[in-house]
Amino acid sequence: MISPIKIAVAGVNGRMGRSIVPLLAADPAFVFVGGIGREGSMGPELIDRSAAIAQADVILDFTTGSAAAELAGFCASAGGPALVIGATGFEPDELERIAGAARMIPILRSGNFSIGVNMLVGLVAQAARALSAEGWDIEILEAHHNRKIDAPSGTALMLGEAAAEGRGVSLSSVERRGRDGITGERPPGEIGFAVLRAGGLVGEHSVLFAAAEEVVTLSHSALDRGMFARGALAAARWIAGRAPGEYGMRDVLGLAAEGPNRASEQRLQARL
Ligand SMILES: NC(=O)C1=CN([C@@H]2O[C@H](COP(=O)(O)OP(=O)(O)OC[C@H]3O[C@@H](n4cnc5c(N)ncnc54)[C@H](OP(=O)(O)O)[C@@H]3O)[C@@H](O)[C@H]2O)C=CC1
Ligand SMILES: O=C(O)C1=N[C@H](C(=O)O)C[C@H](O)C1
Repeated sequence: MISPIKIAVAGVNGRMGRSIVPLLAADPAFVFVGGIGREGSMGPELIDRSAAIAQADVILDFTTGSAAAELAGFCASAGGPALVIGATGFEPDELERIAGAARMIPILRSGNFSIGVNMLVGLVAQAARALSAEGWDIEILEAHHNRKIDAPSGTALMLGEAAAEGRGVSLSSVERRGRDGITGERPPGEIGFAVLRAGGLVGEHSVLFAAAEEVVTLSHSALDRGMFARGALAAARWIAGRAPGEYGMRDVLGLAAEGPNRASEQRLQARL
């Protein structure tokens, strides 16, 4: 008999943490060893971070970019466990720390664990490749609930990376994060981001390819965050026992070898 995978959840008191714990309890493939919270936070499931690192095979992180980067460092120093990072909102130095930790332990990081978004990434790259920057403007719109603290969303950045990859440019050289005031005309080739925060929206993403006389829109709507939780558990099952390295959800879904190609996938992951 295969032994169950021991899972700890960082951010256990949050929206995603609360979605994951019941799924773990209901699945005999997993044992929930406890949750990691912010220092001083209370809750029946909370255990000490070092106890979680010692006991778990895989830690699922749904905290913040900075907390996830810190946890990656602690896990790497201990030589394990594997880490699945769902948190978003990273500074560049935090991504570098995670890449460093992934030389010691397996780390899977994705700004979105849904099947639909990870498939959409490939479609966006394909459309951006086919529709040239001279005639087609790319704009990325995202809308989330009013408790979200980072913007643009990790998913919007994934989609931006895919579009930039399709165009053969780096996202940082063409991105426009919001507009205000006398902005001037839109330069060709720009990839724009627009952000809404309202009510209880789970997650809406659209990529517009707009020409003078027609518009193509590729979009995804998340209807329930349980779908992200199930994706994170699929990622945990996939990463348990893997070699050290940085992986993404497209590896889990078998999409990493398709467009965008493996090299662009790595660049894409570096932005989430
Ligand atoms: N990849 C994906 O598919 C998805 C990713 N996300 C991302 O996951 C993250 C969490 O989202 P959500 O659950 O909605 O957010 P919440 O704010 O509801 O939860 C975050 C939790 O992390 C805890 N936390 C914050 N800092 C630390 C720390 N330093 N150490 C330990 N715990 C900490 C918070 O503690 P406290 O309760 O004390 O504040 C809180 O319980 C976000 O970055 C979000 O963008 C969300 C959905 C899907
Ligand atoms: O904070 C959220 O809620 C979500 N965050 C992720 C992101 O930043 O893209 C994924 C999903 O859109 C929900």
